[in-house]
Amino acid sequence: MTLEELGYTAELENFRKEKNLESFGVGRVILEHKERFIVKTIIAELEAELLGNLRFTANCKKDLPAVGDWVAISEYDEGKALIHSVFPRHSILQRKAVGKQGETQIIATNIDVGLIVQSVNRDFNVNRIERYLTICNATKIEPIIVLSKIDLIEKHELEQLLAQLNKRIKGVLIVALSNQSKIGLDKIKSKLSKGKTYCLLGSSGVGKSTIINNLVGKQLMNTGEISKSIDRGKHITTHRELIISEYGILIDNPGMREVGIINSDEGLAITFDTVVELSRNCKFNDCTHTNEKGCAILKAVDSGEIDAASYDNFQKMEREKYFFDSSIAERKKKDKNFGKMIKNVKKQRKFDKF
Ligand SMILES: Nc1nc2c(ncn2[C@@H]2O[C@H](COP(=O)(O)OP(=O)(O)OP(=O)(O)O)[C@@H](O)[C@H]2O)c(=O)[nH]1
Ligand SMILES: [Zn+2]
Repeated sequence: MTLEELGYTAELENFRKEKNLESFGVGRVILEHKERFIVKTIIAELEAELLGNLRFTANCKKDLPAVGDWVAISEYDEGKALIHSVFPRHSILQRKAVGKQGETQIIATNIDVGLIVQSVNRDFNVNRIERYLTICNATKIEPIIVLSKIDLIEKHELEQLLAQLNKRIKGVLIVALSNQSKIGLDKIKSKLSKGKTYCLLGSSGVGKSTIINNLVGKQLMNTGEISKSIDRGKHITTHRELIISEYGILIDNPGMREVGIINSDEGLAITFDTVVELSRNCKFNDCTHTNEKGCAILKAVDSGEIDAASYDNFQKMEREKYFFDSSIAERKKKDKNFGKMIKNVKKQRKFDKF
């Protein structure tokens, strides 16, 4: 395997030279668990830890390595390494951390394409697809929508779902496939290429791990099938993992229940380009687009130029973004006050010494 097959690029190599990191090894984080990492190099998979300094200078979790990151490492023992620095990321896929106000969670980094997987039987939900599109568009990740398990519905039902999708989402490739009959797998294969990084996104049980197994051609990932011999119930993916295949680098993800929107102005602007464009053209500067006569948005909803459900979804995500931004501001204020308090305490201590 070459570094390029692992996703290495000329930009990364330039960075390495610029920062005089040539004496270090270079590898990619393929697994992360509680600040312990597996880093893949062209010859080995190493268990890696952060260099103390790196943890110390990190301002937040975002500065620490995540799955998909390129890192400079030094090996100190058989199979063991220290991570010295994280290379700049060309994309960061992130969402709102579940249950935490104003905090983000990195899903993975250095992704080229996001495969948004939904199964057509129970999981199909255009609002949720728009959410995934928004987090991809926020960081210039090209999205592809994958509708799985099409063997479970009739052809005309699939056509209905596709019509629903096409009404709301323009300009995004949609691939319908079945892991069972293998219909559509060739199409997805034709869209993937070696050296590019793909992240599979979607709810639990939609078939992400099965798609990877089918692409790799072997049972690499455990899937949701109940194992008869051990009968331990269903397997679900519990961690992110990066797999290298002839169809590129594939990142499997645990199923996500929530895809909270963070400060992703650009993500919303790209996903809902017509809405955003129209609101710019609305003749009222302070329009709430709710009941104003002559409002461009309301007119477009009326005429069907923009889909009413899509517009509702956009507004919901806008509100989320707003709350996220304001909770960040709140935290910053708190942190500042906390900083002041610490300073005062230190001052006081100094004072007490004399
Ligand atoms: N009928 C049908 N079943 C499928 C298809 N793809 C996957 N399945 C089944 O759906 C179940 C879940 O598949 P997984 O691949 O484990 O789903 P996942 O998205 O990886 O789920 P998590 O790991 O929990 O996130 C398994 O029993 C698969 O065999 C398909 O195209 N058709
Ligand atoms: Zn308006």
